[in-house]
Amino acid sequence: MKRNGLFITLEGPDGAGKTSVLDILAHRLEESGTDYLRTREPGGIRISEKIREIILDNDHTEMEARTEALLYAAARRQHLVEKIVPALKAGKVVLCDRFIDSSIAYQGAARGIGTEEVRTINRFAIGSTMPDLTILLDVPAEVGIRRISEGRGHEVNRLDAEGLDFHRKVRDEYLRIAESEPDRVVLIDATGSLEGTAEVAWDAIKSRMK
Ligand SMILES: Nc1ncnc2c1ncn2[C@@H]1O[C@H](COP(=O)(O)OP(=O)(O)OP(=O)(O)O)[C@@H](O)[C@H]1O
Ligand SMILES: Cc1cn([C@H]2C[C@H](O)[C@@H](COP(=O)(O)O)O2)c(=O)[nH]c1=O
Repeated sequence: MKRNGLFITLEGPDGAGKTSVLDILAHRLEESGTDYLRTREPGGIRISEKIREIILDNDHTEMEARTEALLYAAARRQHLVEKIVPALKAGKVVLCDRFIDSSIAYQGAARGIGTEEVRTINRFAIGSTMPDLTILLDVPAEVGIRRISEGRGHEVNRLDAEGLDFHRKVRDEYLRIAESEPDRVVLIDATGSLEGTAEVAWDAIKSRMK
């Protein structure tokens, strides 16, 4: 796919601060007059938001791991073709809250399906459209869980509600991804202040926009 835009994803364990940092980054892009699109996974468009509801519903305790992985990949496919690719072709900066690395970390590693299996179904879903830059906000699982439980108004979904061991596996896999793809993934310690974390993320984006 020929594209002129910049595809940026934010990743990290639950409660790392992705949504909060994205609020600040979107504001910075706005101020700088950059044509950008902010979106999220699973979701971002009508069909994928419906799939999100199915996946994250706390009542769906019987959902099997591969079913979950396939639903995330299906939501990703529709979101990509309907929203992300057109925006990139139009030359926009796309800021996406989560993408393929979430599936590798959550379904591949933490659910135990296997990272290569999950990569394979996601290659089918996204073809060659990988992010140009991935900002990985790193916090220990305990910190993320505490932030979510203390954060007023934060929905606790079926995945958030998994145990500490699950969230530790998610974080460990993210760190492995960062180590294996240093050109794409910028690893940021997100245990400090929100403003400080967002500043480092903004510097990484500015350097790619030049
Ligand atoms: N650097 C920070 N220090 C302290 N609290 C923070 C920080 N960043 C975010 N928070 C708080 O932690 C909670 C979770 O933040 P946020 O929703 O941005 O995380 P997230 O990574 O998007 O989570 P999820 O993946 O579960 O949606 C919120 O209450 C937010 O105010
Ligand atoms: C894209 C994607 C997401 N997840 C998980 C990660 C979170 O626990 C939820 C999404 O909730 P958020 O508040 O929007 O972060 O889904 C996953 O397991 N696999 C994925 O591919």
